[in-house]
Amino acid sequence: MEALLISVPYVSNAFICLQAASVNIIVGSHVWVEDPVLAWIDGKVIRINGQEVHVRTATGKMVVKEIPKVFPKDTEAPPGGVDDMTKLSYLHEPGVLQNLATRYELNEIYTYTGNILIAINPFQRLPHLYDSHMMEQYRGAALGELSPHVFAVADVAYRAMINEGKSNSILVSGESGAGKTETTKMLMRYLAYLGGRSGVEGRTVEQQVLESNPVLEAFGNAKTIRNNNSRSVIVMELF
Ligand SMILES: Nc1ncnc2c1ncn2[C@@H]1O[C@H](COP(=O)(O)OP(=O)(O)OP(=O)(O)O)[C@@H](O)[C@H]1O
Repeated sequence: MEALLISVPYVSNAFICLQAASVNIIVGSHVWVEDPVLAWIDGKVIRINGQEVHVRTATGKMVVKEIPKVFPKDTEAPPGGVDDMTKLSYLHEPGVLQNLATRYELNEIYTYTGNILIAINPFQRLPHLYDSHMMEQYRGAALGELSPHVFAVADVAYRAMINEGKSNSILVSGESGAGKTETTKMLMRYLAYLGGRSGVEGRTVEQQVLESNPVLEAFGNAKTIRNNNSRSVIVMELF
């Protein structure tokens, strides 16, 4: 699962703090433990011996972990996950990953954590997510009013720039192949759409901005082992 973070630093400050396992773990607790194959696996506490916790995992295996390595599982989490991870009862690594994986299964590739957007690369075209109807919907909508989306982040950044009269930035960050370049194209498309439709030579501003992208990629991108069209860090400046 490859993920990227998209944030608008100048709208407000958001700090994410991954919660440590401070909740009491007792016999019968539903928990997450690390797994060499699946990364994390859920299970139930069968016995506690001092610092040692004996857990029966969902695959029926018995494992023994130290208390700090055992994380509580929210058994009342909605089956389809939550669209903003600040709503999670436990904001720890297995909780966050489980939520993202659940949403990804439902083709929900975007999830908020406060005003930061997390995108999971779908590795398939999802045209319904980016069509002109979607752009119309997100125009002027407050962050969180509609489903998490890259257009919502662009809209907030654009509105903050217009209303406060200050330049703004959108930071797109993630490992190689996570989808930064594709996301930036969507951001450019949406910002060009917001910026107006008057164009020269019969072409809209949106078309002209998007047509400039292959030229920028020709200078800024390179083929790597992970990605045929690789670009390093991307910061979009709006001014
Ligand atoms: N939102 C998306 N919808 C469909 N496919 C996507 C999306 N995001 C990424 N992809 C797929 O993943 C591939 C890699 O994405 P992209 O080039 O944007 O990654 P990157 O983070 O910019 O990588 P690098 O850091 O190497 O430049 C794309 O060529 C595309 O096939």
